[in-house]
Amino acid sequence: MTVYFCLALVVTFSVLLYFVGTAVYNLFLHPLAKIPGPWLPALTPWYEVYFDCIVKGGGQYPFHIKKLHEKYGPIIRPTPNEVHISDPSYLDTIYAIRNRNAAVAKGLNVDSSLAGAEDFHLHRVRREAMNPYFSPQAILKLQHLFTEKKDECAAVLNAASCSGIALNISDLFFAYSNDIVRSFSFGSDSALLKDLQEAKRQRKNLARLLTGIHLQRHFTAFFRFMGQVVPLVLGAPILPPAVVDLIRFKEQTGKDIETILADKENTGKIGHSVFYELRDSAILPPEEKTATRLQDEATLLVMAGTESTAKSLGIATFYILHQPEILSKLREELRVARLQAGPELPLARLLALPYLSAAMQEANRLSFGVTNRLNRYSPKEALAYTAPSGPAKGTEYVLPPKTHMATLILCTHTDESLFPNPWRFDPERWIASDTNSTEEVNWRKRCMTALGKGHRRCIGVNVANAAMSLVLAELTKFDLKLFETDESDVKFQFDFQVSHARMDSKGIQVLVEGLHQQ
Ligand code: HEM
Repeated sequence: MTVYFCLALVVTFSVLLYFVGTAVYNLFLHPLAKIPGPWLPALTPWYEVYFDCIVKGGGQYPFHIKKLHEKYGPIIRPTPNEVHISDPSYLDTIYAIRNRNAAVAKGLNVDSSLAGAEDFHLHRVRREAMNPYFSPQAILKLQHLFTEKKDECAAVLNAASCSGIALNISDLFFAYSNDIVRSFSFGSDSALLKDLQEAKRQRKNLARLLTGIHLQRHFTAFFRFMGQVVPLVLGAPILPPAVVDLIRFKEQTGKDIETILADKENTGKIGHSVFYELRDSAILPPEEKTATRLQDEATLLVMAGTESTAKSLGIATFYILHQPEILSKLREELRVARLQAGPELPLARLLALPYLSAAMQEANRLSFGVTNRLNRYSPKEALAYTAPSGPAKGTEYVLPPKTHMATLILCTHTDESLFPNPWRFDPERWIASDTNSTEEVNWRKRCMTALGKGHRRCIGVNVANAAMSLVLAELTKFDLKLFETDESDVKFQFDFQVSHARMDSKGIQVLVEGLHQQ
């Protein structure tokens, strides 16, 4: 008895000592101890967990961080080992060539993907192998693929025309983006555009899955353990439909990859399938071409390519219909271009239209890209930051090597000094004019981080631009009316890795009233 009591005492004392020691270290001895901010996030990572998983059902930390900056100035400490800097002039330093923490990839269970490469050397190898298939030239060569899918969208709109039944355009965009990215990746798609009910199911399941991303990220080991153990104990997994869907999706992706790896005779898919190319890549070493790694890469590609593109398209469509003056300007720009180049504008021509590009840019800005912190760190180099404003104005802070640092896209894209009236959808802010100097516009473009920045900038940017410009131009040919949809169906209210609008949103719905008569 006495032995057990003594043991319990020693354990209790050790645990207490550990907690007190960690607290004292984090608050007073840590190299970041002098960074401004409240003491609780400096003390414990549970502060972040609280805002990520509990407040309003989760996904609130970015909004809270923004508030902390209003009080404490441009640099704060959102977790014990991390700084957050809300200062556009420091973006280039953060996004320089550095390591990036791989928490994002862990949350999505794609550890060995491009986004999962923590070390910048490893990232460079993976990225160099993929870059050529995402270049503007490569995408222009695939114009037929995009046009085919855009025509399928037009067929859906025509079919819905004058039916009086609302079309859920969020489902349509999800199907469109998914079909494109799958064709582009594997040389064959899942024909979601032909089955919008299935697209709806997958879209909702993905959204549900993403609502659990913070739990996955904070308790990765637990969820992975449960994923392994529960099926062994019960013979079958008891998992929510969204997770079952992810497992199915990963299995399907795995099969697609295995088919490609086994298809030794066929190299003829070149130019049409990223994964045929990666399989035969001279850049990637053999350990980077295993089925498991390529499966992670494919999962990331399809998820990132589908969700983000569909979201930006939804935002663009909502505001274009909500603010008729924007629709009129778009139609006028397209009318003039069609007079010059014919009714079917080639992709290169569409991409060069200033107002359409500005509307797309603005939709990306309000999509906020990846809404969580995308931390960078230098393994060996210390950095310095001098606060240009706030209570600690003029103070220089030294950030030792390995300090994780980030700027939330929310903070940059709602910075009033960069984007006046930031929640307003205003394509004009991207176009130089009498009231908008070229310098201002260029500075905005440099600070636009919806697609990331620097060497880890979104690899799919040209895919997204092609997909968006073609379908938006097509939409203007129809008279569409928003149906039971308002701004709360598109506005960023929850951070689940990507922005989420209100929880009970059905998506964007429209009535198709027919073809627009010029
Ligand atoms: C409008 C649509 C899109 C948005 C807003 C978007 C946004 C982003 C952002 C913010 C990043 C993170 C960059 C970072 O780590 O700092 C990213 C990375 C990535 N995106 Fe996109 N994306 C879009 C479309 C696409 C498409 C269509 C694809 C694929 C075809 C794609 C594939 C990827 C991949 C693979 C990465 C990881 C890149 C790397 O770590 O080097 N994205 N994207």
